[in-house]
Amino acid sequence: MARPNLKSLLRLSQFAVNLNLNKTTQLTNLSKSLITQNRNFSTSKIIRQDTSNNNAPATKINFYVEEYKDKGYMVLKFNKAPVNSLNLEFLTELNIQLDKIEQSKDIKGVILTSHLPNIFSAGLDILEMYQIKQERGTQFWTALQETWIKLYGSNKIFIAAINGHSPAGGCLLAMSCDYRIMTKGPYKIGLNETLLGIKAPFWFRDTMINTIGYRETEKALQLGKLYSPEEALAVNLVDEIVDANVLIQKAEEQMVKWCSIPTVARELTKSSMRRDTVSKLIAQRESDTQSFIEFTQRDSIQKSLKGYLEAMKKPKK
Ligand SMILES: CCCCC/C=C\C/C=C\CCC/C=C/C(=O)SCCNC(=O)CCNC(=O)[C@H](O)C(C)(C)COP(=O)(O)OP(=O)(O)OC[C@H]1O[C@@H](n2cnc3c(N)ncnc32)[C@H](O)[C@@H]1OP(=O)(O)O
Repeated sequence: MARPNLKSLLRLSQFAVNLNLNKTTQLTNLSKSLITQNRNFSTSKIIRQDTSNNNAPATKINFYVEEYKDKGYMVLKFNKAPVNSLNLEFLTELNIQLDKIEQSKDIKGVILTSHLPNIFSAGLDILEMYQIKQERGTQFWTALQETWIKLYGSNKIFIAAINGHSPAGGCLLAMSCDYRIMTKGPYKIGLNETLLGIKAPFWFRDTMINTIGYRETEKALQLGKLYSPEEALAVNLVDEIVDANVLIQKAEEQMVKWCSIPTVARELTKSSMRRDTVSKLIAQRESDTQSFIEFTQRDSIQKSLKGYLEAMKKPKK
């Protein structure tokens, strides 16, 4: 597709609310989630019903999991082609993974990365906001809140190995980790919501404040800034930038270091740093969801989404 998103976001954010898409995109319900796990390698499978062909449900592997129980950590790789966009099915499955991780006695930490080249995550799936029924929207937003609460509030060590673009919700996932290493290259990371004509939710904002500080967040959010790896390093949005071929190796080196810290002391310290931020969303989950539903159901937002989707679908030149 033409890439309006990063290159022409400013133009897009203002653009036409008058486009007429004839196509109606409907998301199907999650039917079932199957998780298979072996000792050292596992995949998480999701079966999805496709209304266009109900006789042939597609099987997708949304995550690859490599467990190194002897070393006390695992690598969780997103694998939802083409861009690891966060939809209800993906988030539901991720939440199951996060629950398993939290309950595991063998796993102290997780390296979060993507199996897909050049992309960590494109953030929220735009289709989850376009022409959705209230019930689906509520499930989607609740699942997203759940993911963030589990990830940002986890006792475990999370290291993000960011191997490509990471805008908006992708940046939120990365910021929710304890340490971030990003691949050098033509990639962008940041909360670019204002360029889409929307305000980042308060818990996105608070996570960024906790990561890069108030003043930088104030600028970043208003400008919808998408940082290059070098710029991200300069403001501590990421902690290291490395060549792609050593990304996982560097993440593993960090993981070994973090795993060597006395666990209870580290966990208590992490919790003391993050508890208040997490509690704030927990106290406001319902109203936050209501705001999302109310906002996405506005005609003006639906028209913008329609235009955004159409622009994303334009053929590559
Ligand atoms: C516009 C108004 C928005 C209004 C929203 C309304 C309400 C929301 C209320 C609250 C939510 C607030 C918080 C929001 C957080 C978010 O995360 S919003 C999502 C923001 N993310 C983006 O805008 C990213 C868009 N994508 C890109 O910039 C690029 O795709 C890329 C990540 C840089 C990767 O580029 P490239 O490798 O060149 O891949 P393509 O651009 O060709 O894309 C491949 C296919 O993937 C589809 N796609 C890309 N991103 C998304 C996405 N976020 N959701 C769904 N689908 C996506 C793209 O259409 C391509 O599909 P086709 O192959 O053409 O079918």
